[in-house]
This record gives sequence, structure tokens and C-alpha cells, in this order.
Amino acid sequence: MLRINNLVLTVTDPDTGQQTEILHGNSFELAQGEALGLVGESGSGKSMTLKCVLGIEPPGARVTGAIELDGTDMLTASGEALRKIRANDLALIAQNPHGALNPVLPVERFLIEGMSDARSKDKKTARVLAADLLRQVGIDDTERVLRSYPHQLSGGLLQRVVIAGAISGDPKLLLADEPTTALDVTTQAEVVAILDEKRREHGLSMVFVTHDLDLAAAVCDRLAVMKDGEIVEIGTPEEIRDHPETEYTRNLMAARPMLYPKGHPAAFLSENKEAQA
Ligand SMILES: Nc1ncnc2c1ncn2[C@@H]1O[C@H](COP(=O)(O)OP(=O)(O)OP(=O)(O)O)[C@@H](O)[C@H]1O
Repeated sequence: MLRINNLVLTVTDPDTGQQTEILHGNSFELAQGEALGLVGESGSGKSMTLKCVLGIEPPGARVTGAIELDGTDMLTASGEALRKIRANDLALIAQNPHGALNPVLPVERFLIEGMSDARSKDKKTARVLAADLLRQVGIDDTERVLRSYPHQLSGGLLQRVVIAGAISGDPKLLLADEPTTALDVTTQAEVVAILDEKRREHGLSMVFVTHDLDLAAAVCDRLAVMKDGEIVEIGTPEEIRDHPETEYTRNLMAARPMLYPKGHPAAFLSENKEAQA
């Protein structure tokens, strides 16, 4: 459903006019319902890849190659076609959930406006649907949360709201950019589990950007390892874990900042390491 072919991103320094190539001709494909993790060190080009898919690369940047979503090349599509794809088919879950919601509107408005099937409903029905959405992401005190403004909710709760909103719009592709990095480990585990469960339930494809190899392995079918703007290997978490092809990937695995405790959704690699030890 998503096909990226020979993606090159070049940015131009507005002061000096100097051009720098940031992504060096990357290609990958994503099947319907599949989750691909983009993993790599800081600055390796993970977020820029997502930005290219979203069409929000830095001003003055040049993108070449192809980014096809269900056969439509987003690099050559008309403005109207692109607007529709971005509004209907793509949903972004970013690191900071506060950025996704309007700070002066209650959560209720965010959810109702994003719902594909609630816009035509009366206010009461739309509210019932919004409450139902919240229950789907494990939020029980729906009345309080619907009435709350974003600043009144914790990051973890708000990220659940963002996930609920993303799912409700019935997108084809979820783009998750370090969605749990700002959360503490326990909350992170809960939010990752909800994201994983909802994505599978709705059969959505996902590109999951993270520097955390364990986390990516926990929620993705395949991992693409990025280094200095290039994808250096792609494989299933098991393939990457058991047969890393590059020294860089081996170092990434060795340098993981923390090992997750048993039972944490991201304990996949750690548990195996324990088992191998
Ligand atoms: N607005 C920008 N203009 C020019 N270059 C940029 C811009 N933003 C990022 N870069 C450069 O693009 C490269 C890739 O950055 P990117 O943000 O995609 O990395 P990343 O892998 O997502 O890292 P992180 O995990 O730190 O977010 C880096 O060398 C970075 O310096």
C-alpha cells in the first residue's frame, strides 16, 4: 500500500545556498496491515523520511523518487489529491501529544471533529461516539476526559486520546514518530500496547519511527535500520536480532540504553538476550 522508491531529500541552507543531501535514495514497501519500524541513531533520517511521506519537509527542500500510497504518487499528485490523501488516509502520532490538540478546545471537540462518521450526527450522538472511542483506548472516566482541556491531562492519557482520534478518522496509514518517548516507562508500556492492539484490530499499516530498537521490535513486523540518511538493512525483528548484517546494527543492539523488564511489551530483544546468556 505504501511504496517508497529511491527517495532523495536535499535541503538548501537559506543563508549560504549550500545544498545538503539528507536522504540518499531509500526504498521500501509496506503491505496493507503491516508495521515497519524505522530505527537508527539520532540524525539518521527517520523523522525526515516520515516528513517526506506527510509532505512537510523543510521549506526549500527538494524531494525526488516516488512515494506511492495505493498507487498514487504523492510527489507528482495534484494539490487537491494530496490534500485529500493527507486528510483522509494519513494519521500522525507524534512524540508530543499536546501538539496534536488545540489547547483552547476540550478533548471532546478534537475527537468529534476527527471522526469520519460523527460529523453528520447530532451533538449528543457524536458525544456518545466520542466516549466510546475513549473506552476503546482504555479510558473509563470518559465524561471527565471529554470535558478536559489538553493541559489538564497527563501525557500518557493525552497520547491515548490522540491514538483514539487517529483511529477514528479511518486512515490507511499511521505514521508514528517516537510516540512514547516523552512518557515514563510504565505509561509507555500501556500506550504502546494500546497502539499495537488498535492498529491490528483496524488492520492499519504503520511506519513507526524510534531510536529504540526493542520498542520497534515489539510492535513492528519488519525493521528498517537507518544510518546517515540511508537504510542499511531491512528485516524482521528476528532476522535483525539473530543475523544483523552490519556492524552499525550490531552496535545499535549493544548500545541500547536500557533493557526492558520481563513482561514489558518491548522486552522481546532483552528476553532473548537473557535466554542466550
Ligand atoms: N530543518 C532542517 N533543515 C536541514 N537539515 C535538517 C533539518 N532537520 C533535520 N535536518 C538534518 O537531517 C538529518 C536527519 O534528521 P532527522 O530529524 O530525520 O533524524 P532522526 O533520525 O529523526 O533523528 P532524531 O531521532 O534525533 O529525531 C540530520 O542530519 C539533521 O541535522
